[in-house]
Amino acid sequence: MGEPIIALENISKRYDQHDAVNQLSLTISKGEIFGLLGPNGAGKTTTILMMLGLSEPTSGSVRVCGIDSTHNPIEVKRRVGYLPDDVGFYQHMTGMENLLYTAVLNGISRKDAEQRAYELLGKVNLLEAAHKKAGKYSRGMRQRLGLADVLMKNPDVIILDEPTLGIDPEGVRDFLALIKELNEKEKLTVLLSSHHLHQVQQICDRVGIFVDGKLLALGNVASLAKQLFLEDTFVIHVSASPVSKELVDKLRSIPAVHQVDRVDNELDIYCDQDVTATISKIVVESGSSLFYISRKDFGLDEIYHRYFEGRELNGSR
Ligand SMILES: Nc1ncnc2c1ncn2[C@@H]1O[C@H](COP(=O)(O)OP(=O)(O)OP(=O)(O)O)[C@@H](O)[C@H]1O
Repeated sequence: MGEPIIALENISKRYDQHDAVNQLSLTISKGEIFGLLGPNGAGKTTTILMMLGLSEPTSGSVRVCGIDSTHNPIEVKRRVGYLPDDVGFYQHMTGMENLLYTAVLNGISRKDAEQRAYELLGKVNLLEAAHKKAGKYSRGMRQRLGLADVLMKNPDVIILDEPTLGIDPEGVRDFLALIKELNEKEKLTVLLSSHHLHQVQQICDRVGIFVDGKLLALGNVASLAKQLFLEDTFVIHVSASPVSKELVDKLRSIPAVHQVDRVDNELDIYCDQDVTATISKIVVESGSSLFYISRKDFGLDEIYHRYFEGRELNGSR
């Protein structure tokens, strides 16, 4: 893993009798896009506020860019761009004027600010609307302006809290592509909080699943599938004819196979390795015609749902 840019060590946040965040440890590396994923009330915003030094942990330590957020929030604020789920812009000012205002607050000279604002408005595809009042922007445009706004101070890391909330599908696609591009071209580290699994899956290098203030699983999508599904990381779907009992028994005897579900001539084969080639060989050698074979990888959506099904069944995982 690369140089850590966000390091949380055993942080907790207690409100009255309730732990909003409970003993969370997490390291995010420079250049990563990390997705903090969890249902409403999981503690994502509380965690972000502690990273920014806007909320003090009840215990534990938070370092961002090597700086202690609790003791030095102003220095952290200089290095981190934070986009809350709904950015407040001055409605009567244009997009450009809003960016220039942010520049003044960050001590950037007028000349540098104008150049940077134009450059960023171009990047977020708002040049045409640069002189339109922010109050007339759509939500997607406001979020893109928000992104330009957090980039004005040239941060090392950006933290986006539910950035795609209320944006139409095309706007979401553009926004995510923009984040990915900024990450790749400008080596920007990104922390993204969301409860939209498929969006997180599209762009994040690693994901943390967060529930009731605790990090339940951490890794890239493939490793999460392994952690959460334990054995059955792959499902191979087969359509063949005829499907005899002998054929099903042969497939069941492949060491990597844990389960074979059959409906007529369709089979779902659950296994811990990709044994597509072995399965096709057995089907063909048994004299059956193989119509179709495909491997299904688990997406984050399925990982999440199956995990929560498991939680309900097991009670206290
Ligand atoms: N200032 C506060 N005082 C008391 N309880 C709070 C406060 N802020 C948050 N909480 C509680 O802490 C828990 C975590 O809230 P948080 O906003 O961090 O969750 P979240 O994962 O960001 O959810 P959402 O996506 O709905 O914003 C919730 O139970 C919430 O009610």
